[in-house]
Amino acid sequence: MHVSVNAAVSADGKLSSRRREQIAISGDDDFARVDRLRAESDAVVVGVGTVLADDPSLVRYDETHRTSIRGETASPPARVVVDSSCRTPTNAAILAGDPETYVLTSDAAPESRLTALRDAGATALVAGEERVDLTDAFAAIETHGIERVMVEGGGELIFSLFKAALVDEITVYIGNTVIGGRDAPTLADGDGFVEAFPELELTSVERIDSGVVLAWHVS
Ligand SMILES: NC(=O)C1=CN([C@@H]2O[C@H](COP(=O)(O)OP(=O)(O)OC[C@H]3O[C@@H](n4cnc5c(N)ncnc54)[C@H](O)[C@@H]3O)[C@@H](O)[C@H]2O)C=CC1
Ligand SMILES: Nc1nc(O)c(N)c(N[C@@H]2O[C@H](COP(=O)(O)O)[C@@H](O)[C@H]2O)n1
Repeated sequence: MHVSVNAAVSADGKLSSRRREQIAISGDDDFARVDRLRAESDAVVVGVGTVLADDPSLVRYDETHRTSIRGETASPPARVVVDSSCRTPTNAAILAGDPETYVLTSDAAPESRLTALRDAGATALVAGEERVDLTDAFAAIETHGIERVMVEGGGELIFSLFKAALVDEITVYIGNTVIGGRDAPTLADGDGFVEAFPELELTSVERIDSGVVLAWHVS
């Protein structure tokens, strides 16, 4: 499995404000870049915190780019939510219509919620006791043909992926705004590292819109 993370942050490293509402940090050219990244992926992944905050549909991607690299019959990238207790609302945009949506959940999910999400059309896969075991869960979606995933956030999920040493590359759009706030989500939240910090190798720097996109390989 190849895992790439992409997110947009303010100049001070925030994904959003302390209200955790979606904020347009990047612009049209960067969203077009994100659509191309989605097109290169078998699935786009978000945490349930992002679903509850932003209600993303994750259906937009660059179809021309996808067919040019994957062929005319390439199917659209699937959608994946990491959701320990199945808090995804059954009317969430991420469950609506096509393509397929996977909910990666844990033993902590109430049976009734698991059933409700399956009835709403999701493919729910259980891995982990209290929280989703990301290594096992990603291995499970790999058996469904998902080999390249793009993770769009949020900060809790991104930190856990680094902690599990699952991230291969990361691209970050840094916008021309300051959001601030000690409780505002950052690119990598969770408990944070105190030693053995993941090291990144810078692979490109590009000006887009009124900001810059940095790309790194994870060493
Ligand atoms: N600027 C950007 O590019 C983006 C910004 N955001 C922002 O990020 C915020 C949401 O981020 P977060 O609250 O950090 O939520 P998140 O989207 O990272 O989801 C975290 C949740 O996932 C579940 N989970 C299950 N297993 C887990 C595991 N092993 N590790 C981590 N989480 C696990 C837990 O319920 C946890 O609370 C919102 O304010 C949203 O607007 C989200 C995506 C992109
Ligand atoms: N790349 C990027 N730039 C921003 O400025 C953003 N606010 C975000 N947010 C994330 O984009 C996703 C939107 O999904 P759909 O438009 O519904 O497909 C979602 O994951 C947001 O949190 N991204």
